[in-house]
Amino acid sequence: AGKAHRLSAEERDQLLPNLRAVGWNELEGRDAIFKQFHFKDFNRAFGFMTRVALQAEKLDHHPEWFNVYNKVHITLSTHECAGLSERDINLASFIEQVAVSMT
Ligand SMILES: C[C@H](O)[C@H](O)[C@H]1CNC2=NC(N)=NC(=O)C2=N1
Repeated sequence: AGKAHRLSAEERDQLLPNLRAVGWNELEGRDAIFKQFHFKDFNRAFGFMTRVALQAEKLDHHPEWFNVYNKVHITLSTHECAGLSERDINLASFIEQVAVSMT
């Protein structure tokens, strides 16, 4: 993988609308994206987290997340470029696929 770069305004205009449409939003005060997930129960939430964790390890790109029972809050950002990169977009897209299959 090459070096991550912060997405330009043009790249954001191109890449973010799809994610925004399914509930991802840019944080204020930090260059990152955030979404809250709700599942039926803890078992679904943790199953979701397990699948995301395995992919995150494979991609060497990891979520910041918080779980209580059936809720999972996720923040994605790239340390290497101190902001939002294509890696976050790719991980968010994978997370969406998993979430759909767990709902
Ligand atoms: C050393 C290791 O490759 C890096 O720390 C990776 C690991 N996981 C990561 N995860 C995220 N979200 N951002 C990073 O910049 C990052 N960097």
